[in-house]
Amino acid sequence: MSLFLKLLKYDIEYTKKYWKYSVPFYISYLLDVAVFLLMNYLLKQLVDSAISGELHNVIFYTAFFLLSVTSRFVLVFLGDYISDLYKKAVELDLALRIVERRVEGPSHPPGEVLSRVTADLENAVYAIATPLWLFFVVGDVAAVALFAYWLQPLSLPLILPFAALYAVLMKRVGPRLLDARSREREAYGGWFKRLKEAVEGAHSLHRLGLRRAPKLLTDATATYFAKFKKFTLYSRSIDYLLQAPAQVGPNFVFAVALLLALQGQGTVGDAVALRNSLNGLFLPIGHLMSTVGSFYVMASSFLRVEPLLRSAQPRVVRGAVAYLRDAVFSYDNGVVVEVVGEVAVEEGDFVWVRGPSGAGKSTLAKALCGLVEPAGGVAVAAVDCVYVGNDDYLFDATVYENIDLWEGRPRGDVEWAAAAAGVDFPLDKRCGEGGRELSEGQRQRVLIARALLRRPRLLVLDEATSGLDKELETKVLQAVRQAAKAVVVVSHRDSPAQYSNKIVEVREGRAYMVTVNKGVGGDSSAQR
Ligand SMILES: Nc1ncnc2c1ncn2[C@@H]1O[C@H](COP(=O)(O)OP(=O)(O)OP(=O)(O)O)[C@@H](O)[C@H]1O
Repeated sequence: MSLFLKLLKYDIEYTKKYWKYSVPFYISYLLDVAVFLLMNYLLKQLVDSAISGELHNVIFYTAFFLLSVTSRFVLVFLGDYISDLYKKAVELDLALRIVERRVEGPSHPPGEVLSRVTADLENAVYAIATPLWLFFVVGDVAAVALFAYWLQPLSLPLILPFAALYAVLMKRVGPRLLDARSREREAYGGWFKRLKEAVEGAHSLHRLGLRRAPKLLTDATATYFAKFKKFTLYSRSIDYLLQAPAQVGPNFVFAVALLLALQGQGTVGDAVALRNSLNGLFLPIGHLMSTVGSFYVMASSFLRVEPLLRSAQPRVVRGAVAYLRDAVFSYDNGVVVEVVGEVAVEEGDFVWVRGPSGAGKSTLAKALCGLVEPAGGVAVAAVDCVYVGNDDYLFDATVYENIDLWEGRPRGDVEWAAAAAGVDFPLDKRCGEGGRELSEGQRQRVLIARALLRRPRLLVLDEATSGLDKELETKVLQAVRQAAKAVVVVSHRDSPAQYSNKIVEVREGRAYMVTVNKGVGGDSSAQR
């Protein structure tokens, strides 16, 4: 789909959704065009009456001219105010849509999403609002052209070369500007990623006695600023180049029309009104293209935001139980782990995933919930699976809210989940941003309560009890075993051993399942 059609699709969608703002805006725009033409007609009459010394007419036209100027002022104010509301409503709606798409399937990293939201969203809204507006601009330009023709038929052939030059320049430089802007935004994205890392890592730097922004960030800042300087010089030059025909054209026609008036073709009033209205011919297009960004700059932002608006397509197969058969998992840096044979989790199972650090345990556990897709082999994720990891987020809200997540579940259920997860601190305690006002063990219990409340068929706990003491961990694991139909625990400790009927060994790039014979020497022993 061409860029214009894509923009038009969103424009129509939002024009309908926020019709309370869009319709009054378009009405005020049309009224403004009509009053603008009327104003120029009154100006012509005013100047001609003044030259002929008709005092009564001068007073009459002056009064109406001032009235039309005032009405335009009010109309423009209203139009701008309403369009600001419309654009902000669209911008906020787009932001919510982006968050919803990420909740559906977090396919884009948070840093990338945030950088696009902060840097591009406003521009993208301008781009989206452009197609329908262009139709009005074309109508506006046609009405002004007809009016100019009526005032002085020669004005049209005179202004045409300027309008053509303007259009050609626009067409030639526009796509280049789009490219330049894309490169500049890419550099901004790189810088923002470093900034985000520096902010997130600030506490670690502080702990190490490092009290300055890391070189990683200062270097990225210098690189980005250099690119920005180049881009701004380029886009500003183009901007001024484009302004030239819009500045020179109407004044050239004014001079010619004055000369013609002196020779008896038309009047001085015609010449003055012509200059004023021809400014109005370039103004709407100029306005659209000449803000620092220009249309192509806005469009490049739209192109960066648009992928974030698309729904993630879940390709993971889901089943009553979870299993991985000869599945291979990899990231950009290559294959991480390969499942040998089958790893299956059935109802009633308590599975312990163990192995050295970095072996691929989390990857495997996420795959059982359909959070990671295999590069090969078969992966069937469980329906109603909840994965709890140490990177799960707690909102700056109460413990209760962090468990319920504003779903309005029965209070009794929330209290049950909290008790089962060993939450022995007040439910109205605040967690702080990211849970920073809780200890690690408290954070983990809130996360487990949050999962239990959803009564998952399969509950995966990935090092989610590492901050609990042995006694509390045993209690929580026991509760979890009773609450979920199947449980997978990834742990370096051997606490899950007493409950496990299956163990998944992950080491040296391979994962395989072993069943457990209970009760041998009071402990469990594994058989391949
Ligand atoms: N999102 C990711 N992008 C790229 N590589 C990743 C990603 N997640 C994990 N890896 C890599 O995959 C490998 C396995 O990571 P994984 O977290 O699955 O291991 P793990 O056994 O759970 O480790 P640990 O016990 O230390 O938590 C590591 O080398 C890690 O660097």
